[in-house]
Amino acid sequence: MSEWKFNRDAIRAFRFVRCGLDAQTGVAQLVYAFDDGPELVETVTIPGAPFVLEGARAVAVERALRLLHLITGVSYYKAAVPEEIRIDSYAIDADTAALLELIYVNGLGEFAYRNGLNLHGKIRFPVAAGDAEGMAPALGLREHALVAIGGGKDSLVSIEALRALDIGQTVTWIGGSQLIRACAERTGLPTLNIGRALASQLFDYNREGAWNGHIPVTVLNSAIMALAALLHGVDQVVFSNERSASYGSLIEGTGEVNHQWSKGWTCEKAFGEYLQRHVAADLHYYSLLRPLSELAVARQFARTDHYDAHFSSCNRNFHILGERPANRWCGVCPKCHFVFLALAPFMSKPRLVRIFGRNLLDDPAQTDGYDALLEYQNHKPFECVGEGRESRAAMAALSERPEWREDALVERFASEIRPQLSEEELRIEPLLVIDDEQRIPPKLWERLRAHLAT
Ligand SMILES: CC(=O)N[C@H]1[C@@H](OP(=O)(O)OP(=O)(O)OC[C@H]2O[C@@H](n3ccc(=O)[nH]c3=O)[C@H](O)[C@@H]2O)O[C@H](CO)[C@@H](O)[C@@H]1O[C@H](C)C(=O)N[C@@H](C)C(=O)N[C@@H](CCC(=O)O)C(=O)O
Ligand SMILES: Nc1ncnc2c1ncn2[C@@H]1O[C@H](COP(=O)(O)OP(=O)(O)OP(=O)(O)O)[C@@H](O)[C@H]1O
Repeated sequence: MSEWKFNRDAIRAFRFVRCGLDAQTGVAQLVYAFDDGPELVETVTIPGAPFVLEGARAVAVERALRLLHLITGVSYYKAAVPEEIRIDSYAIDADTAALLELIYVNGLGEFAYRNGLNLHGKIRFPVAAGDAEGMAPALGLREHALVAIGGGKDSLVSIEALRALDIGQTVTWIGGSQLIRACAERTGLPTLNIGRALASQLFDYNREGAWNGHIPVTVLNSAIMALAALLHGVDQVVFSNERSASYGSLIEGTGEVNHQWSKGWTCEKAFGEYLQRHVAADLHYYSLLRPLSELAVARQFARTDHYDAHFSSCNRNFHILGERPANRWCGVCPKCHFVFLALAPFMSKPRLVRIFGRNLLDDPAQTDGYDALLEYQNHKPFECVGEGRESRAAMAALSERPEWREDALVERFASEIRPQLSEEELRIEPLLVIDDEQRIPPKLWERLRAHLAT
């Protein structure tokens, strides 16, 4: 092949070249290319091999593998955003194309906004006429949950809820994070660590001028977990995406841009329904925390101190490349700001300060960060943080507590920001209400609702 150089503006097509799974090793290869450039090979390694795959289960695994191939392509597609998308080795139907267009356009929403691109109407997956796959059958999967763990508070709340309800679970994570491993081991439950390696050329392309930005990583992890569930013959893939994740940042002149779109309800519903229609009728994908706001999750988390010395919600711990914070909490990013504020109404001040190693609410250098969370003179940050009204309600609650009200940022909220707000909207209780919009299996939901209400 002649020397091929990555040139974002000259690329015409993004190709889904092929995908394959070696049942003997559990290694899946997901292969892509731009035009006739080199193959970009991502690998996902699912422990537990060899897997015996026959009949309907083998068909379901192949469908889940293709879905993973199609979703994971987003990391590479975004590098050039070419006009054309091609699928070289299999065909997809209109339903699949619709799901992918939904995921690519919305999941790349922040990416597009930050790069000044408009992806609406531009992303078209080729539909092969007459290839409808038909409804997927039930596979007789074993009742057991693969629960995603991310090292932060949310998944730990789900894991403890499932434990309280006596649901069999395997704590599962993707990638090599030692922090996540420590939390997973701290649960004392069975664990599954899935390997993932991006094609190394992506990092070269980034240096050579590729478009870059956020991708919908949660739905990508969800597709990996769905494949793992089928290989292990279990019927549930459980995430911990809260209600608040469905709300984005309101940008003047642009509208809503949601950094965490693939954690939101629209994505959960579309992806979960697709799995049942096209992959396995008895594979249940759901978020256990969907009925809860971030504040309600924080309240649940505060019930036990078992993970205080292990967990972190700070995303700076999770870079593939580059530095990680020396402490588990960098203390200056939006997630640190928000989690500190969200936990403060529900745990003792000494405990919270011990977790973070400092009091973020008494540090005037964090003023701009907190203003953004409060949507005061700024928009909600592009991060996994709660709604502005949750931050305002938490701050209002703290400004009434003697142990918090004299801290610099609480005092500033009380004197400068609170007078401009309606008191009715500052109440925490309405934000703690358990919602009904969720797709938790009904027989679990009955018991879970009672557990969460206590
Ligand atoms: C750890 C982190 O926050 N990373 C985001 C960051 O990437 P950065 O370059 O600083 O570091 P790396 O994560 O090491 O990524 C290196 C490059 O690889 C690309 N990439 C990575 C993973 C992948 O699956 N596909 C990729 O293409 C990445 O773009 C880098 O070029 O900034 C990036 C640009 O904004 C973000 O895309 C990185 O986010 C990661 C994909 C990630 O895993 N982030 C989670 C911690 C995260 O943001 N979770 C969300 C969930 C919301 C959702 O599903 O959309 C959240 O907590 O809100
Ligand atoms: N590396 C990973 N492997 C598997 N699942 C992950 C991974 N990282 C995040 N997740 C899952 O993605 C979802 C969203 O992640 P998120 O960071 O919001 O959750 P968290 O880490 O549990 O809590 P927090 O919001 O406090 O960080 C959660 O269900 C989480 O378990």
